[in-house]
Amino acid sequence: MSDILEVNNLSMRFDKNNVFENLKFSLKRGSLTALLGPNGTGKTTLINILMKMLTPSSGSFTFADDVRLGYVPQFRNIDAEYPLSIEAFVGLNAPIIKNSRTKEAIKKQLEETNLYQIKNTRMGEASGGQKQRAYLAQALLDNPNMIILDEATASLDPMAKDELMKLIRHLNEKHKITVLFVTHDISLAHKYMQNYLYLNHGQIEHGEMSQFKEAYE
Ligand SMILES: Nc1ncnc2c1ncn2[C@@H]1O[C@H](COP(=O)(O)OP(=O)(O)OP(=O)(O)O)[C@@H](O)[C@H]1O
Repeated sequence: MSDILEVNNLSMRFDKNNVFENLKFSLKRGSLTALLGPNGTGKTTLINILMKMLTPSSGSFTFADDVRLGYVPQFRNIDAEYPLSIEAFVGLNAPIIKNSRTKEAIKKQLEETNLYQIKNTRMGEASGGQKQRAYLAQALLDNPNMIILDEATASLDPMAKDELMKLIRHLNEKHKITVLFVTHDISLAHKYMQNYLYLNHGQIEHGEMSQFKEAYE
């Protein structure tokens, strides 16, 4: 299939709370899509379903057979005393005994995310932007061809936001990684995303970011 993801009549209910109903959309390979919508409309719920952390009440979704999915959460408040270096944090999900191939892959992602020079800095003392890029590098280690980022820029200052978004655009342009980016930041989405999904009142709309209606903003 030419789409990397197809969602069909997806519905989610928690007890009597109907979060969304009959969502239908698809994402093209190599696309950059912002998932927008007011608080509590179900963006994280939708992502959790796509990541198979939640089971939908009904409906289905299909990823292309060759999809390799990476997930980048919003960085957490890592304790200032947290002992792991950025390099060790990026390699956390790799085998403990790292062969030369794994070490080389970690180095490549540290370079890709502009963290190589500071790889020995402890995560606890890294800036918000550096921590967020370390989460991204961790996800990139599995060589994904699609990444989902949930509020990855939410607590960053404007410069760190732009740096992360430029990096995401670079990953999309150079490695053709499909991007689904959950955000409340509409101006950032206008600047860096091509398409939008707008989740509101249990329904979803899909379109080009340049056409995103001002009425929503
Ligand atoms: N595990 C759960 N059990 C019951 N209700 C839940 C659960 N998770 C989410 N909800 C409810 O589902 C709705 C959607 O929540 P969700 O966190 O997906 O929204 P969101 O669009 O990501 O919000 P925000 O923009 O604030 O992050 C909310 O009404 C929330 O209270």
